Amino acid sequence: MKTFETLFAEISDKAVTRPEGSGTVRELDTGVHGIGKKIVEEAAEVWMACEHESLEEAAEEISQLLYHVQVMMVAKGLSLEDVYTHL
Ligand SMILES: N=c1c2ncn([C@@H]3O[C@H](COP(=O)(O)OP(=O)(O)OP(=O)(O)O)[C@@H](O)[C@H]3O)c2ncn1[C@@H]1O[C@H](COP(=O)(O)O)[C@@H](O)[C@H]1O
Repeated sequence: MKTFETLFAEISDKAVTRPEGSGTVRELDTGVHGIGKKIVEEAAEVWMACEHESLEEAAEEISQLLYHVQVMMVAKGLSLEDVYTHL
């Protein structure tokens, strides 16, 4: 099963190797502004799913929010350690 750490490693690698057809590469190319919009959109979807949908749908929306937050971390050059130090 993928974890926060393994997904971060995969996204970091794609940012460097830029494989054809990667949604991550497309999203990175929209810059901090575009990624920020996706984070806000997914955060709202998490809220709505938690209020009105099933636990499984809420979990799926949460996974998508975590993904977009990771894309932002990569875009900004932040490491997992940079963030974990604040936990
Ligand atoms: N975990 C994710 C992930 N979560 C969310 N998303 C993206 O976020 C979007 C959210 O879907 P929604 O239905 O909420 O949004 P949407 O408006 O329909 O989608 P868009 O039209 O905005 O793309 C999805 O379409 C995906 O593009 C993800 N894209 C990729 N991953 C993982 O990231 C890794 C790298 O992916 P690629 O770069 O695409 O190879 C792989 O392990 C993937 O499984």
